Amino acid sequence: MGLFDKIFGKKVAEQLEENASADIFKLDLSESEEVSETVTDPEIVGDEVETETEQEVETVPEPGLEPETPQEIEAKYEKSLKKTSKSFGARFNEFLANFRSVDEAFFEDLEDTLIMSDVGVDVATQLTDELRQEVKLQNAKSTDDVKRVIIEKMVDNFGESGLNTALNLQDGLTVMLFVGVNGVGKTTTIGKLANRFKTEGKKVLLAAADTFRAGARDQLVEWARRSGVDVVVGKENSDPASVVFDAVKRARTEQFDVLLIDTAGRLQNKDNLMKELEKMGKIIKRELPDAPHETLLALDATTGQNAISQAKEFSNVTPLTGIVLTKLDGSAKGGIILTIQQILQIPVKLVGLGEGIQDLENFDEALFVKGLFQDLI
Ligand SMILES: Nc1nc2c(ncn2[C@@H]2O[C@H](COP(=O)(O)OP(=O)(O)OP(=O)(O)O)[C@@H](O)[C@H]2O)c(=O)[nH]1
Repeated sequence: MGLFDKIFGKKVAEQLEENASADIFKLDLSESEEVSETVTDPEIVGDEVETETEQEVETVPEPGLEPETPQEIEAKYEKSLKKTSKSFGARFNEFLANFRSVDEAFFEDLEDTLIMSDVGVDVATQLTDELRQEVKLQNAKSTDDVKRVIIEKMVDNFGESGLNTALNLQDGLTVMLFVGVNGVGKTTTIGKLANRFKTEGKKVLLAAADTFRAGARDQLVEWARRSGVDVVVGKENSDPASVVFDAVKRARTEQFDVLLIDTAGRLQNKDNLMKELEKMGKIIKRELPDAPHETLLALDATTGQNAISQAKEFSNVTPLTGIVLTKLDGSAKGGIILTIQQILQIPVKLVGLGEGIQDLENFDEALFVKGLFQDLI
């Protein structure tokens, strides 16, 4: 049984209609007051630039967030994918409405529609070729039949990716490095993840290895405060690698469970970025040979195909273990997940579904697909 049948079964239309009316999207809890203690304990790293000890940030008690129920998570996916599904659905329905027969012109237009739907040229071509066969094989004649075959094929291709979307968490210290261009949502993702791990009872340390923008550092310190976790920061323009060194050392000696490292994403200077990430990687490995356990690239879902080029560029600079697709809630281009996994063979591991502290979810293939096609089936 393919992913399509597993997810949609036979009577999916009614079910989706019911779900669409449910509106239990969680309130943004970002204004909640939470405990946080910000500590830095930097040290001098060989001949590297010295970091500076930051002052303590005032702390406020955390009210504690209830874990979400599976129904709440599903509703969040559905709501976040509404825009994508609407534009996807509208384009497809319009395309199908214009056709009387399934001939070569139909497939050519289908390919164009897929390209316009942010599926990407390569995937669109491959999919159209496969669909030519499939439509024949299934003897699909009516618009509804063809529609079902198209969706079925897209979903099943996606389901066959075989990529592991789970975070690689260790029994001991897990080190995660976050990369991505400015503004895609790295810091926000780290803040949300810190809160998740803290809620699970883990000891969490953050590292502000973006030392080029004071704003970026302050933002991370604020997220640490909100989640009640510790953060290591460096002096402005200091060597990011020295912050990483301090953070890894501290995480090991004080037995933290998770270390989340925020980096600067200046892709315009690829050589520098590569050198910087290499240096960070070396420093991490010196202390922990099997780390980083995750190198996650944050991509902004609203940028569509641009996100794909960023993923290609970054994977040339450093090996990536996964992708965080942010701002899915504000995007009509969430369909790029299909392309990312198919073309780049990098699993999407986390999705950002809003700006609130709880608006980060593990990537769930079935919930994504259900949300994506909700306006089509
Ligand atoms: N709607 C929505 N907004 C998000 C999401 N993730 C991040 N944002 C917003 O995106 C903006 C940029 O996020 P940052 O976390 O500062 O991005 P960054 O990659 O760390 O940027 P730099 O610090 O400049 O490198 C902020 O306004 C966030 O609130 C999401 O999943 N949904």
